[in-house]
Amino acid sequence: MIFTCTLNPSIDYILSVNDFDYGGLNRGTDPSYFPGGKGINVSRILTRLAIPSTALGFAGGFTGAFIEQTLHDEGVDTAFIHVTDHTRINLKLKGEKETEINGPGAKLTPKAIDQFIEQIDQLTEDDYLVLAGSLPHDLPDDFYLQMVKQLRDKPVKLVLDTSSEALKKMVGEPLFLAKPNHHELGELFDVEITSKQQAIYYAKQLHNSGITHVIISMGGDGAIYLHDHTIYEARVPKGTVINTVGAGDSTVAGFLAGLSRGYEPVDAFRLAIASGSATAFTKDLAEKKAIETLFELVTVDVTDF
Ligand SMILES: Nc1ncnc2c1ncn2[C@@H]1O[C@H](COP(=O)(O)OP(=O)(O)OP(=O)(O)O)[C@@H](O)[C@H]1O
Ligand SMILES: O=P(O)(O)OC[C@@]1(O)O[C@H](CO)[C@@H](O)[C@@H]1O
Repeated sequence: MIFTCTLNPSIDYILSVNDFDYGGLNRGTDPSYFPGGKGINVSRILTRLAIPSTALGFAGGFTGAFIEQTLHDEGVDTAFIHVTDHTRINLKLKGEKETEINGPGAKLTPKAIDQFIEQIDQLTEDDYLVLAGSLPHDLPDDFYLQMVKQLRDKPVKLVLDTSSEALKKMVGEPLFLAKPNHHELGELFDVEITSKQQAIYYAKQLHNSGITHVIISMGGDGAIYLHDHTIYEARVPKGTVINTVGAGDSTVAGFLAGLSRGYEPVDAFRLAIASGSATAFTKDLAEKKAIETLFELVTVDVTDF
């Protein structure tokens, strides 16, 4: 079973604003509300691709209730720990540029944190656990690392999609998959990455540190994937970018869905790219049909190293 963990979920409130005036009264149009947070996005895409998963994390207040209800309506299984504080609302402004304002997240009680730790303890070696997104303030900076250590004795397949800071703490741990974008990869090694060749160089170092599958996304410039002495380089399909929020999460979901379908790594990677791009080309996360259509268009170059 795939478990996604969103410790800090959100309602993503998407609003179009023309000529945004900082400090002035702006009137938005075309509002939408989606259950958000990185792990939740992974679960939503998995569900659309008919791969079961359970979304874990903390949810509370009227916002948490909205997230849970919407996910259930979409057929996403959840097992959130309930808290009394409200889950955050993240504002995503669409104008000439995308501006995001992400809230700090709900307060957690020690009891809720203990309940979550007990829940994670039930996972077995047959499970995947996707650790994605920021941490609420009540959790220590190294909470993901603590979870990884907690799970060391049972080889749960750990997938990490967080900031470069969180990833840095995790280098050397036996992770199944990490998907930083090229900026995050650069931050990890304190360099600016401007080419695929450079991305491959640093991705190899990440792979050698014990991460079985390393995907580096580079927005519209393609993506690279390293696994088992093979480098896969993908071109992304062309299209009109509408909303990149959740594109990276969709990439992770597409890859896991490909593996769950029994695809070879190259095709799991193609499904990852198709899922990321299909989300970039639509307002909400991608639908299955769009993903399957793009899947046919993604081409990958394969070389050994
Ligand atoms: N301009 C684009 N054209 C086509 N596909 C794109 C574009 N931008 C992003 N994508 C798709 O989305 C995937 C993830 O994009 P990106 O590298 O921006 O990840 P990220 O920074 O983790 O994303 P997020 O915005 O979710 O944080 C890419 O691999 C690609 O498939
Ligand atoms: O504040 P975090 O946890 O880093 O990111 C949260 C978030 O921006 O990530 C998702 C897109 O990847 C959105 O659904 C959500 O609003």
